[in-house]
Amino acid sequence: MNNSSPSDLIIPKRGLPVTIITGFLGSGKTTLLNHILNNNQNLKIAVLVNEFGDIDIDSQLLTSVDQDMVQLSNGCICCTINDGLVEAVYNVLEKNQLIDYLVIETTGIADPLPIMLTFLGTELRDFTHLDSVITLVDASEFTVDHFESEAELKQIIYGDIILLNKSDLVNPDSLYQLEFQINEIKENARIVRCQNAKVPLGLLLDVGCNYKDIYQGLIEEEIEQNQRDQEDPEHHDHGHDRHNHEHHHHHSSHLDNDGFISISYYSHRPFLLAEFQNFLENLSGNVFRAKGLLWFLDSPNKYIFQLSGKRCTLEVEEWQGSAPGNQIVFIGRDLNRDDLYQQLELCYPSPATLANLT
Ligand SMILES: Nc1nc2c(ncn2[C@@H]2O[C@H](COP(=O)(O)OP(=O)(O)OP(=O)(O)O)[C@@H](O)[C@H]2O)c(=O)[nH]1
Repeated sequence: MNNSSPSDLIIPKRGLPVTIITGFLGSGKTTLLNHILNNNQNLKIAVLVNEFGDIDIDSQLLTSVDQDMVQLSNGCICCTINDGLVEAVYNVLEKNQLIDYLVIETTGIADPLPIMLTFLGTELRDFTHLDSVITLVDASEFTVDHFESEAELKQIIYGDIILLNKSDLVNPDSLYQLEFQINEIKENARIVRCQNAKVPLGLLLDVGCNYKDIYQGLIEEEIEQNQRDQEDPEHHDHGHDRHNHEHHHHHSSHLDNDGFISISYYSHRPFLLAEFQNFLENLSGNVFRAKGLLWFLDSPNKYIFQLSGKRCTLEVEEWQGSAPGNQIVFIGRDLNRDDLYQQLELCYPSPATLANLT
């Protein structure tokens, strides 16, 4: 294993190097991004984060971000992101000419191909250089049916480096099995086992291992289509209906985000911790992923709430500047907003409890 330290990284000047971080819901993408941002030392890294959900939780969980950070909005990942992506990259470059590196975190249900093609087949290819696609796989949750998600499968197929993350949660035999299964999806996959995505940055950044040959035809199609779009901009419909558009980008059944939907929740009243725990115990199995910042009557602190598959954590931090409140995003299939909201309403203290406190 190459143990080069981040300070050994010398990024050649051949266009802004770009790394795309992808991986299924809760697999550890933001954890990896934090690892990169906290250990990059000399590199000035710009970050683009795309979230599935109206509330921008991820950017609030990045520990070391400056003004170069740009949040991409939610949308039909296969197309809207492409229009927004070119613009967002320009924004980043305009803000700061001295950026050494660009890292993009996709949503957990994104097919990375359209994002890759945006770098390889549009005007971005003139001044950026796609270094690699890193795919996180949650060793404790990965299933052979890939959560019935086409995007999850594509993330592995197009991953140049697969990080088999959360290796602490499974035994070595299972890790071996998982490696076998991943290799069945992608022959000779470059797999690195890790915990909390802690991999030496020399193995991840500026590794030049984006193997374009396997989708060269798609790149050429993309280039041709972009040329046609430029000649006839009317044809390029930016405000399209995401479920019924004739846009050229490469997508198919993941148009509905593989059936995943997100529900966001805000409030400015504190929950009761015990009631919230009760809420979690009774939470529908259809909620695959949830994350948020929570305020409890019982504590002056901020709680970072993470639910990924069957696992759930609450980490304590200080509010530091921001006003206390609750922000949660739930992601899953067949979720019912009214039911969720009603259950959350039960997490608040009753008027009698509040009266007793004053
Ligand atoms: N036990 C364990 N937990 C981990 C590891 N890596 C990440 N986690 C936890 O898994 C949860 C999800 O991690 P994130 O980095 O937010 O995952 P993500 O891929 O960005 O998730 P999305 O926001 O759904 O796209 C968090 O609670 C992390 O602390 C690991 O190696 N071991």
